[in-house]
Formats: sequence, C-alpha cells, structure tokens
Amino acid sequence: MEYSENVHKMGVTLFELLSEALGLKPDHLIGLDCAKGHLVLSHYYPPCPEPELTMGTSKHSDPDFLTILLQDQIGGLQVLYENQWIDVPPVPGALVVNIGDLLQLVSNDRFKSVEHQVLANHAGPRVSIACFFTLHLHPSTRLYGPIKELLSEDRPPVYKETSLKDFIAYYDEKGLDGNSALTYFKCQSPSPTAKGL
Ligand SMILES: O=C(O)CCC(=O)C(=O)O
Ligand SMILES: [Fe+2]
Repeated sequence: MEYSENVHKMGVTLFELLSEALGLKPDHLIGLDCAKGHLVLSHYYPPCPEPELTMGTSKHSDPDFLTILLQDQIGGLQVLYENQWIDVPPVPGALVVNIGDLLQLVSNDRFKSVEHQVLANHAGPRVSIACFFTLHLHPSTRLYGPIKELLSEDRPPVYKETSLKDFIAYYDEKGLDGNSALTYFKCQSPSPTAKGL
C-alpha cells in the first residue's frame, strides 16, 4: 500500500517532467488523466529447467502511459534498442521506467514505447513488481489522440483518436504476438470493419 502510494507520487513527478520535455505546461499529461489510475502487478517467475526453450515474458510494449518497474537481483529483463536486445542489469534500489504505448500515441511519436521481454532463467525464482499507469479500472469515454499542441503542418497526427476501452480491447485481442498494437491506430491503418472487428 505504501509502495503503491509512493510509486504514484513518483509517477506524477515523471509526468510533470515529461510534459515539460514536450514543451507543454507541467500539468498537461496529468490533465489527460495519465496518473489518475495505476495498477501494481507482481510477477513470479519460477526457476526454469530448460530456459533456452521458452521465455519469461515474450516481446511486447506496455498498453499504458508509463510503467515503473522494480526487479530483483536475478535479471533477465531486456529492451530492444536499434534491433538488438540489451540486458537491463538489476541495480539494487533502482527502478526501471518504461514509456507505454499510450504515451507514444498522445505524444505523436515524440516518445517511443519500449519493446521489452524477460528471459527465462535457471536461477530463481525471480520476482518483479510493475506499476502500470493506466485507466484499466477507470472506465471513461474520453478519446485519446495526439496532443493538439504537438501538431503542425510538418508534424501531422500519426494516430487516430481512440477510447482507452477500444485500445485495450484491441491490445488484448491481438495478444503478445510481437507486433505493436499502435500500428492499428495509425491514421492510414485499415478501418475496424475491414479488420472484422
Ligand atoms: O518482469 C519484468 O521485469 C517485466 C514484466 C513486464 O514486462 C510487464 O509486466 O509488462
Ligand atoms: Fe511489460
């Protein structure tokens, strides 16, 4: 409970800094309800007898605005950078902050959600605690699209507006197939009817 409260406070500060990094007022992302809801999820990865045959968590980016992740000393988290998997070594007391798909969408690709995966491991068990800034538990009809202040003739909107309900439904239906859910919400992507949704 105390962790959840503190990690929420940290999220608010990060959204203020990220708003400023976009050239917006510090409270802009908070005004979009980016920090209104968060989910704390604990992962337990048992030791794996044949780690080369499987994955701890397969490649994905998170369907939220921001994720703050606490990992233990076992390691295994990797991020995709310039087409290469890079280990994120566990550092005692350190938190990993990942941009999620929804922040990429509202920032019109100024921020990129990070593709990541977790390797299976002989050692273990491994425990990680992820705090997802998301409105999964706060149903809202609000539409999310690229922030108007970030658009210009040179920077047209990359994404269509979507409700979070539709975004999450598409992400869940697609599953962790290695492809980004964001592709489907691009302005030139096929219409929902064409996709059979
Ligand atoms: O266990 C980890 O380090 C990462 C888990 C993860 O990627 C997630 O919960 O979305
Ligand atoms: Fe993740």
